[in-house]
Amino acid sequence: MRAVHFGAGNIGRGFIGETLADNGFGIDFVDVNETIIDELNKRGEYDIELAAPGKKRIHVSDVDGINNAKNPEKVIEQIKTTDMITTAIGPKILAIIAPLIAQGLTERIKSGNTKPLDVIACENMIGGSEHLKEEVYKHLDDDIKPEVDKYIGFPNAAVDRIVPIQHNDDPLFVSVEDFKEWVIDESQMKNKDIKLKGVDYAPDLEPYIERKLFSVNTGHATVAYTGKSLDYSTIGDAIEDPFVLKQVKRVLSETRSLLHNKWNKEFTEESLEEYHNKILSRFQNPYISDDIARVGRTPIRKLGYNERFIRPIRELKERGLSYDALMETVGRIYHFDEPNDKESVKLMQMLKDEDLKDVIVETTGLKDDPELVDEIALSYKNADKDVKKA
Ligand SMILES: NC(=O)C1=CN([C@@H]2O[C@H](COP(=O)(O)OP(=O)(O)OC[C@H]3O[C@@H](n4cnc5c(N)ncnc54)[C@H](O)[C@@H]3O)[C@@H](O)[C@H]2O)C=CC1
Ligand SMILES: O=P(O)(O)OC[C@H]1O[C@](O)(CO)[C@@H](O)[C@@H]1O
Repeated sequence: MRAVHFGAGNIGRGFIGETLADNGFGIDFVDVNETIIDELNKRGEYDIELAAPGKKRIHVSDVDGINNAKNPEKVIEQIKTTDMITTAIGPKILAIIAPLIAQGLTERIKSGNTKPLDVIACENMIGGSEHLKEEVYKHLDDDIKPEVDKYIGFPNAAVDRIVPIQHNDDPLFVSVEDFKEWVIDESQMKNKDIKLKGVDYAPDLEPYIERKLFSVNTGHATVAYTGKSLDYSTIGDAIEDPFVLKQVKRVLSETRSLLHNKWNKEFTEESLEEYHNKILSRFQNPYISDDIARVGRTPIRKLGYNERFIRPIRELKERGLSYDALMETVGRIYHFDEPNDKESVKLMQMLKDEDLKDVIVETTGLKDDPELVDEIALSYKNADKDVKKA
């Protein structure tokens, strides 16, 4: 069995690669990073280390690399016969790789390969594979679409494992946390014969992706933005500050109330509390050094309408539940000044050039909720004051 995996970065090598290899897959990693691709081809293997007591090593073999910028034909060739396609490349890059996936699927169908195939986007976003599907379909000819409908699935997925930016001499080596969770929406799969060990299959992914995004990602980003406002540069240092710890606990208690209200058949209050306590201990993992710049990266994306802050705020408001702590964190996002992060630089410039409320509407998509826009504006103005009070 072989898989084509787009994005040979931290989560690609450090989680998806590990799981596929453990299930007997050979992996064709697709990436534009020449160093990584060359090294994958030279060695055909790499190592993962668990950032936990004992520092267990995991060896991944039968891998190679394809540079999609230089050798797109080879990607198409592999898609023609592959058994699975996965991505961990970043939500915004999905639209960029979609034309190549469309070409590969077209060639696959035209070659007579009607074996069902699933394309699974493993990104931190709600509806990642469905979004990729929409992007791919924009590049398919009308006559091929019914065939793709028939044989190609785009099941949504949630992946959870903290893999910080790596600072190793070996460009393939990756240190990852011990915890891992990968859930795939079984109802959207076309090839149900391939069930990976180490992966959970859910009849409906929505509760699981929301639980993950509004817990791990909302919580981690809260530590990043609150920590940044207090001048910390790592998650580990920030969460040792009682003010930051209290803030993330308040935020998680708000998202917990939403998750329980919305998904009470799936999750009990106790199970959510246990889940959140586990997450806090993962943020405090002394074996991992994670940069605030990474966890807070791309702040404009993270302010999105369906993203980890605005969506829970909207849904808590609809239900008449409290979202004060989430709102405080949102105010701090607009102060996230990271000169190496293009979106942060853009956000800082927008705040200089435009009216504050226009920037809020543009970044959050809250054009129909002036009340929330006012609250965010106030939170932005209070953000400095709040922090000084701490
Ligand atoms: N790092 C983590 O802890 C987790 C990350 N994720 C998600 O996984 C995705 C990837 O994140 P990371 O692995 O952390 O990022 P990363 O930056 O380590 O990896 C992304 C890879 O995509 C490659 N890439 C970028 N543009 C490309 C293009 N046009 N064509 C081919 N390759 C391209 C980059 O060269 C890089 O190797 C993101 O959506 C993230 O939200 C999900 C769960 C955990
Ligand atoms: O990849 P994004 O969406 O920028 O967010 C970074 C997130 O990835 C993770 O490392 C894993 O989900 C989180 O810890 C962190 O919140």
